[in-house]
Amino acid sequence: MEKTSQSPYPLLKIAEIQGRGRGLISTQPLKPGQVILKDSPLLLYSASPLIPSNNTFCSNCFKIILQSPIPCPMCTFSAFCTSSCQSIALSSSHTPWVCQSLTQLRNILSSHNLLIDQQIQARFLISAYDLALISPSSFRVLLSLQGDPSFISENDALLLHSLVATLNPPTSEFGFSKELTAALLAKDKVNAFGLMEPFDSNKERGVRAYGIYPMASFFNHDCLPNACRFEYVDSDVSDRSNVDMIVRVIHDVPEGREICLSYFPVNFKYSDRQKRLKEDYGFICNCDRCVVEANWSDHDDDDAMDNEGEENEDEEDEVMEEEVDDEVNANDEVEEGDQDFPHAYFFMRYMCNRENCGGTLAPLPPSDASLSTVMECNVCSNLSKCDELMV
Ligand SMILES: C[S@@+](CC[C@H](N)C(=O)[O-])C[C@H]1O[C@@H](n2cnc3c(N)ncnc32)[C@H](O)[C@@H]1O
Repeated sequence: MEKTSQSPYPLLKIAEIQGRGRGLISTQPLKPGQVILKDSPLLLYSASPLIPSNNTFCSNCFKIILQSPIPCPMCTFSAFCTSSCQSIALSSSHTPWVCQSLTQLRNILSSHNLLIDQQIQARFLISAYDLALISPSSFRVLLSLQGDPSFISENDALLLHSLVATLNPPTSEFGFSKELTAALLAKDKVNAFGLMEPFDSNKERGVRAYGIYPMASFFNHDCLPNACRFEYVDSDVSDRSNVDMIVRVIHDVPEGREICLSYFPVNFKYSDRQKRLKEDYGFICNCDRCVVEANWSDHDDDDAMDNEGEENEDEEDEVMEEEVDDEVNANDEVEEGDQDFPHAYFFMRYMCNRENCGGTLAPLPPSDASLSTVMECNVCSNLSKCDELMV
């Protein structure tokens, strides 16, 4: 590790890490459950297709609307949970240009066949070009994030650029060009986090919105992460902090260690993890777990992972979202120290054992000097005593 630069977050430092670009390392020893990051999004956009429109969620904070919705004064497609959210949105995320553009795109859709993923990418581009005008400093941060435009299909970039061109994007100091559009799509591809719907064991967990977070974008991936993220999108707060990302360490972390998240549930099997990381993030993972599992035959893989369901063939290209796949199960019979499965301890201790969950457990934050023995699942929010897990 070398070339460290200043970080505004005291527990984390951005560092250049060989073969992985920039990453985040701990500036001091960290305790299990300790909150290391609370990050607010640079931009947020809906994960719903343009048609049918979904206004069950506030178009500003993405909280579910429980009371009478406050309508957008300009369109019938967007609504807000409070008049305060409405007024914030009208000068930020739902400006007249954004509102008109989304309406115009819906009209265009009757003659253009846009895939759902492309509709969501169009939403992202509208939010990003809006950000360029309303907050040039945030837009600069967005541009500084990693993302290689050659990683984006040229046809997709051209199609989306020509669509946005028909919307008369606002003139900002950053201009409007197909190169900029491709660069933005590339940033979105590797940095956007899915804000997930609450867990329901009977259905697949959908993505409600995507967010790009300035500091969380520096977390590299590890298939056995030492931290995990929590989100509380429907929490009862009035300041939009419900969309903040909270990252806690799972166990003790010494000073100077890289902090990594898993970009998907840790129960994915080796081949699926490698495929996802190559296709969506452009790298081959050489973490300790992958080095061990690379030597397993497919048969070993299936045995240890006890797949209950078929592999999901039509996986969507959604970024860093918590998908549930039938892979390693916390109840699988794996023994600590097992030669074939040396990571068994992680799964026994840090994987949620609730059916269809696949979440990661981290202790509640320590209070004063004492550590918590209550583990919280980052998917189903279940709380469990960690002594019980160890039995
Ligand atoms: C969200 S960014 C993480 C921060 C990034 N390294 C940077 O320099 O800004 C995701 C990208 O980081 C790189 N990356 C993340 N985890 C990695 C790993 N375990 N090994 C190699 N590259 C990794 C990949 O290029 C990936 O597309």
